[in-house]
Amino acid sequence: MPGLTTSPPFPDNVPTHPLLVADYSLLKAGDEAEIAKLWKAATELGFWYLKNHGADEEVKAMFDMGAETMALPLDEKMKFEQGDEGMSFGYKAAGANATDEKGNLDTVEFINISKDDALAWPSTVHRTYPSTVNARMENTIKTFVQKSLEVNNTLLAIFNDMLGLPKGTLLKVHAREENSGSEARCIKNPPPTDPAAETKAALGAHTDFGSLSFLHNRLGGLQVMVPGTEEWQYIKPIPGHAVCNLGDAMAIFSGGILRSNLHRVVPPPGEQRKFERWSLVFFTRPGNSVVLEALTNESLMIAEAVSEAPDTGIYRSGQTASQWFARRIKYQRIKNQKGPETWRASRGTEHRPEAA
Ligand SMILES: O=C(O)CCC(=O)C(=O)O
Ligand SMILES: [Fe+2]
Repeated sequence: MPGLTTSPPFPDNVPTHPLLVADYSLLKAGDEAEIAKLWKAATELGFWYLKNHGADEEVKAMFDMGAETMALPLDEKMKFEQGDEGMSFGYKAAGANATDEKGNLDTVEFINISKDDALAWPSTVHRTYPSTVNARMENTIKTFVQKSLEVNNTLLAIFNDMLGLPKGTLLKVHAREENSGSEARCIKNPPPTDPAAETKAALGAHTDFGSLSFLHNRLGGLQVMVPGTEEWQYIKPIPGHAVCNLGDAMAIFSGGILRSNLHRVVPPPGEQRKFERWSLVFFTRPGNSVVLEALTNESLMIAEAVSEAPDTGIYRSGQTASQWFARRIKYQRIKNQKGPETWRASRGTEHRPEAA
């Protein structure tokens, strides 16, 4: 399907940000040089490519699930809409979220499937889903969730050790058994109707809400704000390479040592813009009851980082993961927008001075 291949090619005349490439098979084997590379990427940008992750087949099946779901009539999809109260699971229609404080609308539609619902299937933990999701819950979605958890948990264990945390600390705050906001998301963005909409956000600038995102895309459009600048640069999709990034929770747990970088989605560049853009993410998020605060009592390195931080408020958020997450979702809904304060209420760690 166009938009699910890398053709037409990503143009070579747009500003593109290079990412370090980490090899999952080497990371898993404990290769020190590879771990050092991952650490550099995680602390300097918070984004990296991950190759040899072994999830290509699961990713392909998930894109099929996404295509089947988005092809349903809108009124059918709307029966499973996420609503305005801060729940993420379910369907989000295009234009349901603001992309900025002026209230410009997003153009992406997506389906979010909870890790808890997928693993408990056929029981329901949080909510029900469209028939196209149910039909693939056992053989496609559960498998993708399990594979993604395996990859993300391997990365979490590495960060755990590098941060000087006692063994198992990060895995404990992301326990598979605890209900959480962890979810799989398949996103569709239609080709822009307005040719001038080159940099109009399809999905507004944000930091990810949770801990680790495992992203798969085919066409360009994802951009990062280059640290220390106000400049947006594309991340070029590379076949077989996932894009991984850290979210707010890991920035907070680590006292800012790990970076949760601003990013957004704009229409694909060059010839690619004529096609639908599809992407797929698995978000690992902390257990619902986990309080988002720097793990200063567990790691000297983190305690030192916080003691040197210019603004430490964010490292004592006082919010549980479920509160943090619901707040961010709720206040980006267009129905809840009352002005720039609402938009600001939806923000995460991007307000840290060093992340501006
Ligand atoms: O579609 C993409 O490439 C990125 C999506 C994203 O940033 C998100 O869903 O949080
Ligand atoms: Fe994101």
